[in-house]
Amino acid sequence: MSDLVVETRGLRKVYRDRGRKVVAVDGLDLAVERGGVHGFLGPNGSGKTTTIRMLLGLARPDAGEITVLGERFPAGVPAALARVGAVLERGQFAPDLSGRRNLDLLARAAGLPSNRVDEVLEQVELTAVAKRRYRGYSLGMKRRLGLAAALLKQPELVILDEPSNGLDPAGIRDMRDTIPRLAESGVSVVLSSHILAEVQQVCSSVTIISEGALLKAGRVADLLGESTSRTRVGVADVDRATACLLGAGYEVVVEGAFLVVEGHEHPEVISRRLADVGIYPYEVSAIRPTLETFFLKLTGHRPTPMPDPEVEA
Ligand SMILES: Nc1ncnc2c1ncn2[C@@H]1O[C@H](COP(=O)(O)OP(=O)(O)OP(=O)(O)O)[C@@H](O)[C@H]1O
Repeated sequence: MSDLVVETRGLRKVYRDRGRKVVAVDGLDLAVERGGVHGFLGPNGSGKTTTIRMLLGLARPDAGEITVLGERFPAGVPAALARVGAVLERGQFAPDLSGRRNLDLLARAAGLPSNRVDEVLEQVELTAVAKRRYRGYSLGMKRRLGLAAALLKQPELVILDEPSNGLDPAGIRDMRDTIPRLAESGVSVVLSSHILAEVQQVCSSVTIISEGALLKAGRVADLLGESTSRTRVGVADVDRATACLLGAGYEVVVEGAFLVVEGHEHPEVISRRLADVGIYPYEVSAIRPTLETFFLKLTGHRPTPMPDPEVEA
């Protein structure tokens, strides 16, 4: 029997914005298995936050079914949420109290022992700064304190909406280290993101959505295995090398000063083919498929267009 922590069928949410209908989620089917870190991925405006809000009982679907930790919504919302941790909005912490004192207050209100506070501080690696005032924390520390608060009640599932959004590189790295450790401790994690490289580093499985509907779901390794690999070849005589490889039946494209050989082929085999006709490449390397190239192939566009720094300046 499959053990799903999140399951939705035909989930739909329509907003009405000044008389205009905005279909934010459009018949979305989700299936997230217990354990590991699951990435919920999609371009800006594709419906990730709206879906997460529905999974947390904060927004009501217009149609479709939601089951979280085996509890069918809407009747099961309270029972499910008792076992789910979500990072609450900013403003839940008192700025003049320390991180530790803030968590103490939350733990006491929830009837939890104070050693639980030590445990969660350890889990998010805030023990060393626990006595410092909240107001002096970096954004990354504040975010991790929010995560610690969500972990207090020992949830089975943690749902995070864009956990790295707005963080500086050090903050992103800390978050990237913290999240897989949570999963190792047995908590299932679902996080939304539009940063593909980040998702590839921390997630074991992903759901990719676009315009509120499912595009693809599966284990990251399986999805990347599906995309063809390519080999980059650096040679002095591009024309002669191209002719040689085309003659050998390869599909070859010239990208700048390099040749790219499409499809699965061992770099050694390509080197040997070229060496046989007296061409000695200075580089032959496999181009590893990334979630980014996979996403590009699937959707035809990048998840978030990168601003052109020269235009921005
Ligand atoms: N309260 C609202 N009223 C009207 N439209 C909304 C509202 N909230 C979201 N939308 C619209 O619904 C669509 C999905 O938005 P949502 O925030 O769920 O996407 P997202 O994938 O989380 O995007 P992002 O990565 O930018 O946060 C967008 O077109 C958005 O403009």
